[in-house]
Amino acid sequence: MTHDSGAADAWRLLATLTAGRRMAWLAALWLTMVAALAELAPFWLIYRAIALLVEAPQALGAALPGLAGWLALALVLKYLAYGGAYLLSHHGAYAVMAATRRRLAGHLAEAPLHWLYAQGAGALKQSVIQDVERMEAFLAHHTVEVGAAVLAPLCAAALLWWVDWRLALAVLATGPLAWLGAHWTLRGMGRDHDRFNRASARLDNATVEYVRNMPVMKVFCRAGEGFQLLRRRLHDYYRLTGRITRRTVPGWALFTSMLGAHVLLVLPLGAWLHGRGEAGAADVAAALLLGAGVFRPLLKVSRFFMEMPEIFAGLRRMAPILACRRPPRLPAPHSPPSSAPETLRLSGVGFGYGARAILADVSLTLRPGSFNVLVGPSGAGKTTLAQVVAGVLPPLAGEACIGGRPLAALDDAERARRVAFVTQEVFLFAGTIRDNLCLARPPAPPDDAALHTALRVAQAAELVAALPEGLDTELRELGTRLSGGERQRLAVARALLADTPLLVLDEATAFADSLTQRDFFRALRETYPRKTCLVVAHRLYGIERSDQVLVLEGGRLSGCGDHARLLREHAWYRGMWRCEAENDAWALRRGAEHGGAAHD
Ligand SMILES: Nc1ncnc2c1ncn2[C@@H]1O[C@H](COP(=O)(O)OP(=O)(O)OP(=O)(O)O)[C@@H](O)[C@H]1O
Repeated sequence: MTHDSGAADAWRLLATLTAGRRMAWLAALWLTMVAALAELAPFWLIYRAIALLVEAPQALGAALPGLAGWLALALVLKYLAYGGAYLLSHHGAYAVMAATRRRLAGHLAEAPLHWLYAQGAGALKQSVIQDVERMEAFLAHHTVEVGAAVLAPLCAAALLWWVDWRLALAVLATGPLAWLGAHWTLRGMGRDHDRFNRASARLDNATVEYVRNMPVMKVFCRAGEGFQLLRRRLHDYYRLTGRITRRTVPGWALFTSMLGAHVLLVLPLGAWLHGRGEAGAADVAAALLLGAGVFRPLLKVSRFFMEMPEIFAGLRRMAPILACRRPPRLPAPHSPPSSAPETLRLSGVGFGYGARAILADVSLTLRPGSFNVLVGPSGAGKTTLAQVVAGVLPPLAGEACIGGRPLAALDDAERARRVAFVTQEVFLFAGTIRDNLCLARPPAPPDDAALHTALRVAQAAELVAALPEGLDTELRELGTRLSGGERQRLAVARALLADTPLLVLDEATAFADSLTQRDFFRALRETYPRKTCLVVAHRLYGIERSDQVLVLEGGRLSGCGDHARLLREHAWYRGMWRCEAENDAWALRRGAEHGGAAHD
């Protein structure tokens, strides 16, 4: 995308987002015009006073109270008009910001989960929080200030034109001259601006990485080395800001001093016209006074030109989110009740990230009420496959169906009624544990008995009982009050409460040692015998009784069957099993030697 088409796209998006509030800005601009006219009143009154002083000095005393009254009225009018304009622009800005955030949230709610994962939480937060915040500067301030910067010179020019068109031209000439001078000294700054943005993004990343990695670097006594990258980035950043400052300061100084340089043109011209009897002293004085203030608002709006690239960049970042639509659903002939037992079937499923294939030709069947475990080496694609089974990732080849219907044909509500999914990354919200658990079953919250059953199966009953207020204990944002394992257990309990026929757990037993994992599997099967389960597991202990074990290697299913069969026929599985059996035997021996249970 070129710079220009990017700016045009950003303007179009801004126009769409502000469409419902145009009247507010039009009214604000009208009030700005009134304020700009009121701002001219003192100059007009001074002009009248000088004219009286020159032409009829004896009448000036009688006229002064009237002139002062008009001056006071003009000041009040200017105050009211600017106040009204800013009020309208701020109201409009905050309404547009709120509506934009609602729109972004609505599109994010519709966006496919795999797209959300690909964006990353940081980028989405930047769009919804910072990029929307940046619009405030433009909508609330720049609209009025740019309006004033354009209208004030126009009104002043009209007044001066009426006084003497030659003096008016002399005053107005300084504006384009100042602009040309600044433009010439600041040429090529667009590239520096892009470099500055890149340098600040790199500095941000280096700072975040430095702060995040500090504990690790301290542990290895490498804090100094960890600072090297940040030091380099800081050096690049300051070198660039130094260069930009050296380039902008002369241009800026030239611009501001030329805006006030009208005296150099108006004074000789005024003296010459006065000498020829073509302009009065009051005319020359009015041109000198008006000229001093005519371009002052331009200084205010210079901020506008500096901030616009950032505001546009923010709008361009929002565009993909606002373009996000709920994926089209495939035709669904009928909608069986969610509690009906349904077979999940994958046929020839393939998936990849970019050009890299992760899953190839995966076919499997999860029978209703069966307990299935997915194992395999790290990086084999287990999480990816679990996401396909949960309907979170649409397969790029083949088909994933539940009850004969493609998972892709289900809308979010239908999918959520059929599948509960616990990811490796657990999300708990600020609120009580009860709130977090009940989230799984709107609108009728489960009773305490159901809550306690789910907590018992998820091995979280003791954990909740030990908390000061049990189920009503408040969690901080993201459940930070709890350890990773504790959060995982609560997430499993929440998924159990969802009462879906299919449950997919991705490494949800990472919290558990081998014996706890076995207890968890047993409790899960006994308490929820009708649930179809797919559990991604790293440890094999406790999976002997599962109906089906699936072994994934390099994105392909290399084994499928019960434990005994895989032990006979699958080399990787047999090796893993032996290795774990030895480890567990060793751990049990150590536990016995220390006179206590090795596992709690
Ligand atoms: N969002 C993503 N973008 C690009 N590549 C990805 C993404 N997610 C996973 N991968 C890659 O896909 C491959 C399979 O990842 P996946 O997490 O499915 O494996 P896994 O078997 O669950 O691994 P582990 O047991 O270590 O958790 C990995 O090589 C990983 O780097």
